[in-house]
Amino acid sequence: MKLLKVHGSSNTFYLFEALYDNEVNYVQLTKWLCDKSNEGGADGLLLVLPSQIADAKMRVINADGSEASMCGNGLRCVARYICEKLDIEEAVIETMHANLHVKKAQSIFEELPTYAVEISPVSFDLNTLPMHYDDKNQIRHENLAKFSDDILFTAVSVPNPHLVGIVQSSHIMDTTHQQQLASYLNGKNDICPDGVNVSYVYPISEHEIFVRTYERGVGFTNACGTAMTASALIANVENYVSNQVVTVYNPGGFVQCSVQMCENQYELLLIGNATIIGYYEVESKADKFEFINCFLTIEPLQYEKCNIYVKEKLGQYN
Ligand SMILES: N[C@H](CCC[C@H](N)C(=O)O)C(=O)O
Repeated sequence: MKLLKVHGSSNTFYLFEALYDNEVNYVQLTKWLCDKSNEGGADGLLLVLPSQIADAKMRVINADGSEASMCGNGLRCVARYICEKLDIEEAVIETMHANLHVKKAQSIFEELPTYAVEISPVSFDLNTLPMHYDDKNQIRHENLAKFSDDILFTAVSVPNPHLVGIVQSSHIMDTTHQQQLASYLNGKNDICPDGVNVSYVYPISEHEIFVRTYERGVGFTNACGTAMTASALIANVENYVSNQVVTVYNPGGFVQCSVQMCENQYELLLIGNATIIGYYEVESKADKFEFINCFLTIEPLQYEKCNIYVKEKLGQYN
């Protein structure tokens, strides 16, 4: 089996192009690949499959083996893979709930390979997460006594589930509260039965925010593309930022998110790097796996300059 190791904003994945949905035991493969003691691990597996209705189909398996409906950082990496394979500059990728437009974009930092991907559909209805909190149909920028007394939360699906809190910088520097809340909502609980990605957002300026995410099925990651886009949408709707394009910093770098409202629909774009870390060959025998070859690229060195830029600009939050 030939796999790529890729990252979007340092959210790291293996990418495997398969012909069939059940070619390998993807849950076992993902758990093995994502084990931190195994070549540094990863945050999940991106499956690229044939599609009858688009240029390709993407499935997302989290590190714990759970499947998600969407992955923004991963979609940028799949976009690059398909565009370079088909020698095109834009494509359509089938995902669990939508066929999403992706395209090669102007570099976001120096010469980084950069792609723009559509994030859709968007819903604030709690039944789309799902989430149950008293008799609420929506949670829009409000204090939730069961969670905190000083954080304003919004629940949104894009379409994977996100709980986003606007916080003071103290909750960015100290992750204890976020860790406790996210661990509870991703364990056995009556509020988020399928779990939820929990992000804390610190507004920096009229056009910049900082986002740290505890991802469902993974834990804290360097970045979560759908979470950063959801956070930019909420910061825009609640007037923390005034620009249509928001720069979203995260522990793994930064992305740009475009938030537009057209015909009463949100149109969200996530723009950021799609970096290839290396090419791996894996041998599999009866659900046992072994790396038999590996070729690393120099692209991570190129990305490191972006990380240094962010740390110099916002080191105090990382
Ligand atoms: N953990 C997420 C899936 C991966 C999303 C994230 N890596 C992104 O870039 O959007 C979930 O279970 O909904």
